[in-house]
Amino acid sequence: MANVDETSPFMRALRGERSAIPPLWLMRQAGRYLPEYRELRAKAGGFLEFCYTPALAAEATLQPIRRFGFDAAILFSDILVIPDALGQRVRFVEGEGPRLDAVTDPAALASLTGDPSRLDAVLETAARVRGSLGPETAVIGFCGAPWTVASYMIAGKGTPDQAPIRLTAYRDADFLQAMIDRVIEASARYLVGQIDAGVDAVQIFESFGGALPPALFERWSFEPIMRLVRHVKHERPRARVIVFARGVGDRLTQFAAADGIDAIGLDWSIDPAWAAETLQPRRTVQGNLDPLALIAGGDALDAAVARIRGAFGEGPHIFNLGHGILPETPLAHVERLVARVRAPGNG
Ligand SMILES: Cc1c2[nH]c(c1CCC(=O)O)Cc1[nH]c(c(CCC(=O)O)c1C)Cc1[nH]c(c(CCC(=O)O)c1C)Cc1[nH]c(c(C)c1CCC(=O)O)C2
Repeated sequence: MANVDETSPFMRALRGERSAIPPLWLMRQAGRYLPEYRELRAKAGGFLEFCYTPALAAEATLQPIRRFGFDAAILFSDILVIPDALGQRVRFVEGEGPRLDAVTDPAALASLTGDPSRLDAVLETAARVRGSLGPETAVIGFCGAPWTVASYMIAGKGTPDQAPIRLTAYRDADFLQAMIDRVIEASARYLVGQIDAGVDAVQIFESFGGALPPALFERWSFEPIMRLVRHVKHERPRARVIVFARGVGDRLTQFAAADGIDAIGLDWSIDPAWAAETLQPRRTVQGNLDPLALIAGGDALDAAVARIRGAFGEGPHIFNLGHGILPETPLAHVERLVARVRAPGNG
């Protein structure tokens, strides 16, 4: 296994050190905007089978590194492998997204008899990827935050404003707590497994934290994430943890003040000047180019990159998008982004 170089820009950033050129990776960098991904995907059968076939998943993980030389590779998997491992039926319907057999009451939750060994294939992928990459490239593992994962478990699909889980939080908090507890336990074991298999950092995706009213945020987003972080740090104190909580606005200050989180992911709605002043003095920041600026390209892209580099240039920063890259993104624009981020000065 070629261990990561602890002095690489990505690992240094996670320790709170600034680099003249920020390290760079893109959320959802393995995916449909890459022709080589679409070719591999066509051979793979179902999406979960793809995630659970280490040779194919490792190849998908490595594709964007070969093409763009990003500073980190994110494991090819999905946040919904956790419900799958808990025993809930999960499938991905072409053109529609994920579909699960919704779990809406305590009896259905109790009847889930999971098989955590389903995730062994993902851990095998992590080990293969770490073994295939040189020390200059870090490997990032991940899972969904408990609230985000539970929102899919309860609704059985993605929903515009997460109404089903929000309603559950009001009507049946005990049931939701029991579900969140199970997700935390499974996710913690999974992240520790990824770390033991060789990943250099883990990212927790809270895609739907922004749907929570302030009075519910602490209990259902912040505290479950912190329980997960504390569990991982207790078992593997040297693990590096990134939290990406989308749409939560100035509640990011809570994450920046919390022990155990090494970097704060910023979505594209966050003002870089605000984040540089408020968050970056305490924590490494990661982000936050609008994925649509990357689709637009040209001067709009250059200006957006320069603004982000300018705002975060004096402190620890990992350059990234403010949400996942979209399938229609032109490859030439990604090449331009890489050149701009790696140009001396502010690009
Ligand atoms: C909410 C969420 C999901 N998955 C994920 C999130 C959190 C981040 C976010 O907010 O976007 C995270 C995710 N999904 C995937 C990765 C792995 C690799 C990477 O980031 O490059 C990661 C980190 C692969 C994937 N996960 C999925 C694909 C596309 C499936 C395909 O190729 O057919 C990939 C590459 C499928 C997926 N998975 C999910 C949805 C809603 C969908 C369907 C919509 C879509 O296609 O983008 C759930």
